[in-house]
Amino acid sequence: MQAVLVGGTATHVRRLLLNVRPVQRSLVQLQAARMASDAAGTAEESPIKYLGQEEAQQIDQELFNEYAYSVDQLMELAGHSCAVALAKSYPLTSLKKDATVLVCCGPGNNGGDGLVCARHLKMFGYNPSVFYPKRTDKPLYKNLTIQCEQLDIPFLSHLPKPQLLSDGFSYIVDALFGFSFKGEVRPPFGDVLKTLKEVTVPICSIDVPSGWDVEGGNPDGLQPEFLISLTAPKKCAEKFAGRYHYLGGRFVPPGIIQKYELNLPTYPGTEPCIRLH
Ligand SMILES: NC(=O)C1=CN([C@@H]2O[C@H](COP(=O)(O)OP(=O)(O)OC[C@H]3O[C@@H](n4cnc5c(N)ncnc54)[C@H](O)[C@@H]3O)[C@@H](O)[C@H]2O)[C@H](O)CC1
Ligand SMILES: [K+]
Repeated sequence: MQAVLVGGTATHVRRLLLNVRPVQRSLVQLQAARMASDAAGTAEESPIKYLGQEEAQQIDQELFNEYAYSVDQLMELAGHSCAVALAKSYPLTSLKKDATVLVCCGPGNNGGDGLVCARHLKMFGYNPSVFYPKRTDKPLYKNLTIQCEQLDIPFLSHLPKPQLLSDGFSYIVDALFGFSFKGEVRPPFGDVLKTLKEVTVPICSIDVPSGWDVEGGNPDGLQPEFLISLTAPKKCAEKFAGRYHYLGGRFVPPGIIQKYELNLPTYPGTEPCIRLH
């Protein structure tokens, strides 16, 4: 198919389209349009889509219900991409010798991404600790917790004061809330966010800076230095002014990319993440 398109004429492309399934057909059309604009010297990348809260949740459900992924699978890929993007932004050689990192995990799937991320950071040679104040009984979370414990990742019983956190950790991963966060922050997370706002080491947020409205952001909230958007950025990411913005979660099938017009960038080679800015 590639060979026909590369050397092909409009007739070749039309002929090819008659023999492919609808999703493939639109991919071929997309590629043909790109080739035409490249040839005319007018290649223009459509901007990546920033998702509203409902749309993000809808895509999530579609991945589970129609594309038959399990949450464990996507969480593993998501959390791994977070650890890789963090390692690119804060290489081991740039950190203090013991490379200590604190991963703060919330009660939902964003927290699960944090547990997976902590495990991969440990595998990459970092020295993560986890703060996980509100745990759920679901087997997935219990297993993720055991996996971390078996790697000798310490779980903190309380969150130290901002000064101690700043002295003790190279950076802090914020895996408290993702795209399902709504309304005013409820206990005990108000105090957690207040403490994190006062630390002087970088805050690195997974998917959504915690405490931010998923669409509107929060000018008075956390101001992370690093953000990794999963699947596609959420609308609040337009307000992100930090240093590193990555996209991760390289698991979105073409049918979803097209249906929701996500205009995702092409991930390089086999990378699980790509830097957006
Ligand atoms: N498709 C993907 O990209 C995938 C993303 N993943 C990650 O999953 C989160 C979304 O997970 P979800 O469980 O739906 O929600 P959250 O983790 O954001 O939070 C739910 C959790 O938080 C509580 N909560 C909500 N609002 C508040 C509040 N105001 N105060 C206190 N607590 C609140 C709520 O009760 C729940 O307990 C996404 O962002 C990604 O990080 C998946 O890992 C893989 C697929
Ligand atoms: K978060």
